[in-house]
Amino acid sequence: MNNLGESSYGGGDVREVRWVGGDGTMDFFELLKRERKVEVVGDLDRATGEKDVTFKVLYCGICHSDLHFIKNEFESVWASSYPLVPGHEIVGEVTEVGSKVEKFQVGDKVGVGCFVGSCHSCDSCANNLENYCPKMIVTYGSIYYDGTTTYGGYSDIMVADEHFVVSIPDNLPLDGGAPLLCAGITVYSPLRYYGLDKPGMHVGVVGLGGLGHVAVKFAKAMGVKVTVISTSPNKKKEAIEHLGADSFLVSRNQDEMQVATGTLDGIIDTVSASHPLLPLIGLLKTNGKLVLVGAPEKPPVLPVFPLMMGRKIVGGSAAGGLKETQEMINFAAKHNITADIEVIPIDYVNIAMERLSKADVRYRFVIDIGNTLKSSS
Ligand SMILES: NC(=O)c1ccc[n+]([C@@H]2O[C@H](COP(=O)([O-])OP(=O)(O)OC[C@H]3O[C@@H](n4cnc5c(N)ncnc54)[C@H](O)[C@@H]3O)[C@@H](O)[C@H]2O)c1
Ligand SMILES: [Zn+2]
Ligand SMILES: [Zn+2]
Repeated sequence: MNNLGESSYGGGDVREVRWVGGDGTMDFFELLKRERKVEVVGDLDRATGEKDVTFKVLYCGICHSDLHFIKNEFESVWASSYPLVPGHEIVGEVTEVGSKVEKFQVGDKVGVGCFVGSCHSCDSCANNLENYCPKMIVTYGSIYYDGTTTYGGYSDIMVADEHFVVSIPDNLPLDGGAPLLCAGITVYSPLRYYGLDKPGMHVGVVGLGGLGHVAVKFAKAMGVKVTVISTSPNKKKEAIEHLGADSFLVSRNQDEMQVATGTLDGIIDTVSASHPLLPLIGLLKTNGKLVLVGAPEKPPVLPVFPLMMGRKIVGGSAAGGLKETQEMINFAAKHNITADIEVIPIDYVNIAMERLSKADVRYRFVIDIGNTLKSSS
């Protein structure tokens, strides 16, 4: 028995955890109320191929996208398939390498992020942007080259092609480092690509959750002045004193927003739910850039005139390629950047999901897989 009220794991041949009963039509919370458990299933991993790295998963972050996928909230663009084993902020230690693996050896600390395959021949792949490959294979819920379904990091073992594995530097803590594999690269990449990384620039970060709080840390390490824009005034003290933001705007406070009109070179918007873009566009200077990385279910209203009158742009960004992900990890290690985390055992995961849906986490849940999911191997 565990604190979910039903037996879910704790011995025997534990190799994977998956959500029970997901049929793509049921509401996740209905599911939780009825079943309130995760189920332990058998071995879902493939054998180590010649270019594969197999590693024991030690930590896995819980990204809000996991929650979107569990609830099938991206159905219109990207339907979830069940059973679903979430998790794409995965770190661990290599236990086996294939005969043609060049970059890794047994014992290395490694990480896997949002995707595990791509075509290697399109323009995006040729430019180290595997994340934009039309044939990109995401870490879970995708069909792998061999026709099997991919499963994510809420699992004790991962097998991945070495091309999609990054090396974790010795001085980067594995628990706080895990969320960088998705949250970190998702904010680092647009700061670089949209040129919002120049010392002295002024950048806004909207939504102080998992992505938002690491965006503040990366931007500050790049020498950028940072304003956090949030609906929660109670996050102000922490944003400034703990995360190092320079200023804080409460988005519902019209006076504060008015005073800040036209002050920002760019904004990284990490909000997970629908929200108006007009007030954010108003904060931008001429030529300012509003970059959307949050993934609300419903598309936003795009006000055209405020964009034209100031040559402003609204752009998007999703994760990052492998080369840049390694660069981001090395940058984080150099600047001592990790996520602020709440480490949880695997059997707390359903409660963590409920809390995440209410933004009740500072700032990322990380599952201690290594110590709380018993392996059969
Ligand atoms: N573009 C990508 O590649 C990528 C990668 C990872 C996550 N995401 C998406 O980014 C979003 C954020 O992910 P996260 O893991 O940081 O989530 P999170 O839950 O940790 O943070 C979301 C933040 O948005 C705030 N928020 C929620 N609803 C709001 C509203 N209506 N108005 C203002 N603020 C609101 C919350 O208070 C919270 O601070 C999710 O939609 C996730 O799916 C995108
Ligand atoms: Zn993610
Ligand atoms: Zn490709």
